[in-house]
Amino acid sequence: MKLALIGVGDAGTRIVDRLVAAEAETGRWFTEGNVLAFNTAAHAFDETESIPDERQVLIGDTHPDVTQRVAADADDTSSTHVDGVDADDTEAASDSDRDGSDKSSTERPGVGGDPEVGADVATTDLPEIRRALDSIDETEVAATMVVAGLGGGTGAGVGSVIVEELQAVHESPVYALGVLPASTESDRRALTAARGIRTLVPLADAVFPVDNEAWRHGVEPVDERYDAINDAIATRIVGLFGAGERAPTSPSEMRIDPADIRRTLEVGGLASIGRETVTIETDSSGLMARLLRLLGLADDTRGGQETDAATVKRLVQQVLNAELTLPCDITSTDRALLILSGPPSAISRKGFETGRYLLEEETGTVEVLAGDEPLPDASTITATVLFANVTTVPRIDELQARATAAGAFEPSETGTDGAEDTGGAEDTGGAEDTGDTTLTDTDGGTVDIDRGDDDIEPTDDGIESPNVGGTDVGERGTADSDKTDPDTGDAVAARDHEFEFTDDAPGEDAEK
Ligand SMILES: Nc1nc2c(ncn2[C@@H]2O[C@H](COP(=O)(O)OP(=O)(O)OP(=O)(O)O)[C@@H](O)[C@H]2O)c(=O)[nH]1
Repeated sequence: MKLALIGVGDAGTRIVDRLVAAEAETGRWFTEGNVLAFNTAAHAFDETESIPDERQVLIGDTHPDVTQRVAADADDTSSTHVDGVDADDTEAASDSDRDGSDKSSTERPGVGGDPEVGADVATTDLPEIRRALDSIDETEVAATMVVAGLGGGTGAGVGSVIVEELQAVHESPVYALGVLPASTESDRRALTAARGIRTLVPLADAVFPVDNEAWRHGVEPVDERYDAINDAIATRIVGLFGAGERAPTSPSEMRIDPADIRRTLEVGGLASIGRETVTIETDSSGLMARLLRLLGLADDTRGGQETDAATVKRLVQQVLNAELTLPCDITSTDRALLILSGPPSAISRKGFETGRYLLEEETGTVEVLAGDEPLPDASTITATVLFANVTTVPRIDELQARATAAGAFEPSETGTDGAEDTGGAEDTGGAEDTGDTTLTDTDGGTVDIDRGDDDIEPTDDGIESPNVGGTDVGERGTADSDKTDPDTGDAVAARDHEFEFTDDAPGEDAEK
């Protein structure tokens, strides 16, 4: 499936850079050069190797709250303030930069971790952002993915504005990939990410959170694991979206149809990806062995070796037990997609159906689509599984609970599934506790992440705004714009993007 990639902030820039490199390494050309990176600080651009320079857009360089340099003697004049959270007090003590040295947030280049400043920068620089977005050729791609660290001021603040902007002008789906901060990162990062998720779920067509906490494998500081995590992300995203994009070298009647990826993600909400690989016996992958098996003349046990079906079943079982990009209860998924990549000689129709059946059984959903990616010379089979609209996600409950404990949300507004859950059986006022992860907006309404729920309905003139995450997504189709809504022809307004923290947002206690 052709996919435009837009990295935002440091994490977004690094991950998109890795994705573009992986595209070239694997020959799965799925972006067609439709790649951009936006940042409020230039330093992450210095690290890029694969995103062309002209595709890296620095914004906010004239904004009064943006620091472009890392100054050892930075004074308080550049500090920002969010409802009781002094930027000086925020992520500095627990977040370290990639060189391992701690820096105060006033010394951090960019928006200093403040999503309100990020959103303000993006709104101010919207004309420049729109010019850059115009370089994405929507006729060449089937969807666009915005990639960002949701705990970042730039990632969450600028990222949400860009997703919203794309939704206004693109007819094709807009997905978001958002990195969740590790538990060792500051409360500020957790708050920003909790808000960011609540903003993106109703805004994007599907959100792929990637959990730095799970993927850091206990390593501290988490930035020592960035490269490994980014590799894991790239392998899974390229394995999913790039699967049908290699020049066909071998025919297959079961070949993955890019439309199936889009169809699987149509249910919206949160998506997670699992992936596992097994090495296969090369001596059984010959044309003759394949022919004999197809004709039913081969010994099904192949001299003691596993059958295709048994291998695929074992592989899919491994995926079900493997680390997912977003750890979740897979039985809460709405739809799943299985992609088998490997030599056609090793993936029989029976194997294929066995894998699909196992997924149906284990997820409890009948909506399992499947396809293969024929790789005639491969000596491995890889199973990539997409779980769409997963609704039981402990890690997101934890983030919401941490944000609530830190005072960002009113406890009475929470509907998370964890210890802080006030919506349980005893709660007469809350929604029925279904065990699902539920996000709560600042007005006290619930935003169930199950997009099958009626809480969030796309409307004729765009996306209904439940004002989640404090981001005022406003209404589409109002004045003040040089863009028009492709559906209605109305002008699309430049909207305000406000990250509102409640009065009792954390002060100095925010520091972890
Ligand atoms: N997996 C991964 N996570 C990252 C990477 N870089 C940053 N992060 C995480 O992403 C979140 C946001 O960090 P940044 O991307 O540095 O922040 P930003 O969006 O540039 O915005 P600022 O807060 O203004 O620096 C944090 O939770 C980081 O731990 C990366 O390369 N890989």
